[in-house]
Amino acid sequence: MKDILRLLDLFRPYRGWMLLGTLAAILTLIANVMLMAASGWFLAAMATAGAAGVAMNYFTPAAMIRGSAMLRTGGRYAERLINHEATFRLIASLRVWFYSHLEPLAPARLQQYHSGDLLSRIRADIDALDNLYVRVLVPVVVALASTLIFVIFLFLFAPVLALTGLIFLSLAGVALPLWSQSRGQAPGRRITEDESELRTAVIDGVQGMAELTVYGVTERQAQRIDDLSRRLVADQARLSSDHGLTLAAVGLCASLSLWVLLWLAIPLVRDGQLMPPLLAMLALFTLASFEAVAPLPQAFQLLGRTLAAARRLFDIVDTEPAVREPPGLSPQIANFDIAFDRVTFGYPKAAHPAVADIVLRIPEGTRAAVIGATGSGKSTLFNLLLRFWAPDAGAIRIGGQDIADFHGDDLRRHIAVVSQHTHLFDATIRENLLIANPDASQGAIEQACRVAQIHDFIAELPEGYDTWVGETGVRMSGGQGRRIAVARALLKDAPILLLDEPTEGLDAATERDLMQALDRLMVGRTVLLITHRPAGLDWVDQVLVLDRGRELAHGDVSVVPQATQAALLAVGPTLDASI
Ligand SMILES: Nc1ncnc2c1ncn2[C@@H]1O[C@H](COP(=O)(O)OP(=O)(O)OP(=O)(O)O)[C@@H](O)[C@H]1O
Repeated sequence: MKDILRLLDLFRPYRGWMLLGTLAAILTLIANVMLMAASGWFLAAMATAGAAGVAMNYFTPAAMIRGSAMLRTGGRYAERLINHEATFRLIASLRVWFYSHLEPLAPARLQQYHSGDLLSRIRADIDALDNLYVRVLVPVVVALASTLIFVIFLFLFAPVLALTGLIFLSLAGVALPLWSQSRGQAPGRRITEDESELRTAVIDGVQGMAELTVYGVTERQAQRIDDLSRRLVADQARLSSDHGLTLAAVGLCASLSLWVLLWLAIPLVRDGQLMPPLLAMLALFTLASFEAVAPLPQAFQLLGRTLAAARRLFDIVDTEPAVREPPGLSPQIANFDIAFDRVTFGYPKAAHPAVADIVLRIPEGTRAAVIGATGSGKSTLFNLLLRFWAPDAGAIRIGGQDIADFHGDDLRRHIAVVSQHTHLFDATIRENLLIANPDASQGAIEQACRVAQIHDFIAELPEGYDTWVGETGVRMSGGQGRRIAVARALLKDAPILLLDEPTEGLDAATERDLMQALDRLMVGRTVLLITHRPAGLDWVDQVLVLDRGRELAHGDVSVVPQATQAALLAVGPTLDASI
């Protein structure tokens, strides 16, 4: 119930649309029932008048029938139009609402979710929420309002007929939906979860196809996908057969209601308490009135699925961001000195802190390197400096200001990153470069690419800067991707530069070329480099050596051999062999 109320709260801005859509639906339904009832009465009255040889005014009932038919058609059109419009607006705003909660969680809190799962939430789960509006809310209100009107209408002829109508309408509109809801709850929840798992498995399988093929386990992955699909289809089949059953049951209720009404009303006609044409009218009225409750069993069957989807969205929306934005404006930065003051940080649920008691001061315009074995905490320092995570103790300052006082975006505007894992978007080279500076001119882009030594390569491509790089940049080599990252950093023109193993995995010649490009990029900036290789550190002003998150040595580049020697003695094989 709490989840439903929360959802209703999200629907609040669209209550005008919803009211309009519901009114249109009620009007359409009443027009349809009126059409049936008036036709029944008209035919029977004409027949009776004809048999008795008396004249009858057929203009009024004929006009009523025509009016009802027109109202029904117009009402149906308006109802579809309004409810679709409301649904699309609602879904669009739900996506924005979800995305606005998702964004502050990136990247720290989102690492526990697979991208396929997130995609499922943002697409399928949000789509499922419209069920609550179109398939539950509107039909329930329409059913309640019209049942009330129908029962009052029957009551005007005979209370016993009203009671019969109420009993059968309640059977179809309350008992069947409750049964359908209890049957649909478990499969509905499973369908939501399995759809997400299936999407995740398919994405994983496609992305890891090369590995699966190399290790000869494609069959195993295919089997997993097949099992999930079968489970999904079995649950969908169960829901469909239940839906068919409830449709038949609603039909049965309508027929039984008709028979009981005839059984009760025929004596009233015989006793002269009811005019004969009214019997035909009431019979058709009864049959038509079940249209009000017919959608309810399916509506309640879908409720389990809708609520499962809502809970998956609320799970994310309720997650606390790893870093809270400060309330006021970000401070002005006087200079770009960087200082780590006794910084300690541990990832959630980790047994040991990833970095402990780190002290590092990098004056503006100078270069520092953090060196250490795999897992020694180097990237963690970047994550803290970029404010993806916040330190548990100590502070990081830029120009003397604690970065905790900055809004993440304001802080990151001053920082460019060149990392070993440059993410290239499935777009053109130009678009990939423009993310660093959307206003950059073609001249500026080319200049940046020249410095990054990638312009000649791009210029030789048939489509030049309009070449599509493919998903995650598959059409670019590692070295080319790294140079694009350098060009991006140049275009961003930020005063602080973070280099994360920029030459890792490149051959000697490419490494040398890239180092030249980086050398030009670093001029005048405050630079922090992380690496696990002591080679090529001659151009930094200071080196911090980390071992398992703690400072092992700190000073100019000459501390490195001593420190690595000590580290080797202390931790042996945990240190990278190249140190
Ligand atoms: N997002 C995370 N969640 C939990 N633990 C993490 C996370 N990122 C890193 N760790 C852990 O924190 C420690 C430090 O990791 P970090 O990535 O900072 O090391 P690193 O020195 O950059 O390693 P590498 O050279 O391999 O990139 C490791 O033990 C790692 O397992």
